[in-house]
Amino acid sequence: MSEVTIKQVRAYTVRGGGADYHDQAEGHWIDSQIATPMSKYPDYRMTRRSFGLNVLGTLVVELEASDGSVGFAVTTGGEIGAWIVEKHLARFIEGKQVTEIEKVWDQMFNATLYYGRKGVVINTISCVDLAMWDLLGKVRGEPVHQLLGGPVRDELTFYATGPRPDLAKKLGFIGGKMPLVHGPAEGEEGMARNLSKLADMRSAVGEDFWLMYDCWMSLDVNYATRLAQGAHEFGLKWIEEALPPDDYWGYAQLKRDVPKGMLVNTGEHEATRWGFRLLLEMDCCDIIQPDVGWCGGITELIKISALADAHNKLVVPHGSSVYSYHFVITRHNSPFAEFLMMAPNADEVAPMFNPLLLDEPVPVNGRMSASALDKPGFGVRLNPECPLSRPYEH
Ligand SMILES: C[C@H](O)[C@H](O)CC(=O)C(=O)O
Ligand SMILES: [Mg+2]
Repeated sequence: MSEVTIKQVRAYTVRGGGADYHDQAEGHWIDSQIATPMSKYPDYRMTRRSFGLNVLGTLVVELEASDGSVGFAVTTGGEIGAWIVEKHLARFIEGKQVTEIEKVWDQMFNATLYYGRKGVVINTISCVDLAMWDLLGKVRGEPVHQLLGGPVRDELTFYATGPRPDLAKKLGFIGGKMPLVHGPAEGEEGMARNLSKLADMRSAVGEDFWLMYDCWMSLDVNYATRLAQGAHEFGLKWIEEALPPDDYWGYAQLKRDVPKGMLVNTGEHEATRWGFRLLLEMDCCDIIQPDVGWCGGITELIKISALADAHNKLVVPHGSSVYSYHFVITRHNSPFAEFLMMAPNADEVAPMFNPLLLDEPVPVNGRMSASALDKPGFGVRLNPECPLSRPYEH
């Protein structure tokens, strides 16, 4: 098995679908009015596509091994990611043994330090890394969670992200995280609307159901603190990504100033052990939320998670479907998982990466048994009906 090497890496782009902001069709809730750092510009307030949320599109990395096995992964990165893989990273991947994941990661990261570290470069490195874990699982005939040490519980439990926590409750989820709609530029009227939406949702779901607000980097410390204080009486469980990711000092202050018992969570736009070290050492939050397709892949998430554990913090990865499920089920400090409601009206459970992936497991009644993940690699296939394009063949 250790003789099996990577023969070829191929990087593709594909349009349409994909979780979170790959490229959703018009009218999807995820592209309705959501508070963002661009909401201060009325021209870019009503949809996230208006300021280009979908411009990157999806990157697909495929690895073919000398024994004929094929591993793959998808993330946000599109053409830029495809260029980086084919023109730069391929040299560190092809010819390596399928087990040399740590070495390939280190070479990719260090060779791109002069233009990388974060953003689309680390998304791309994440995608190659996930494809390597998928390939290793396929070569060995084992699911990725077994390669990571095996499940520590029999099932995953999920909260749902979307505008309808009331429906999420009926579908069996343990909580619902709504996107915040109005940012600071909409003043006190916007604040009142944000609070009244939460109040309405609290009446709809009753007392014990978790309700959270995802603020997608849109607030400042003052607004976020006032929102948290106003939301306390409606039992807001956590306030998420309230500030821009670089404002570690603001997060530390917010965490000190929110009402006792309310959690401050963040990290989906943070990357690598060094970025998370800042969040942890500066005591910026209660739960870190790395996205495994953006933070450096599984190889880096292992390190981030160990660091969080040593700081007594939980790790609840952002979205990302099977790529995070295989990790979460193996970690004691990841007690539940996120499910992004990708049905356009958030009224039913739809596979997160639909239509790109086949065999993608989804929670039933808010839960997923470990056995649903018992297929080699990440257990998913690329849908042959989604046309791939390979713009930069090397
Ligand atoms: C809806 C949110 O603003 C975002 O697109 C998803 C997200 O941040 C999350 O799932 O967390
Ligand atoms: Mg979020």
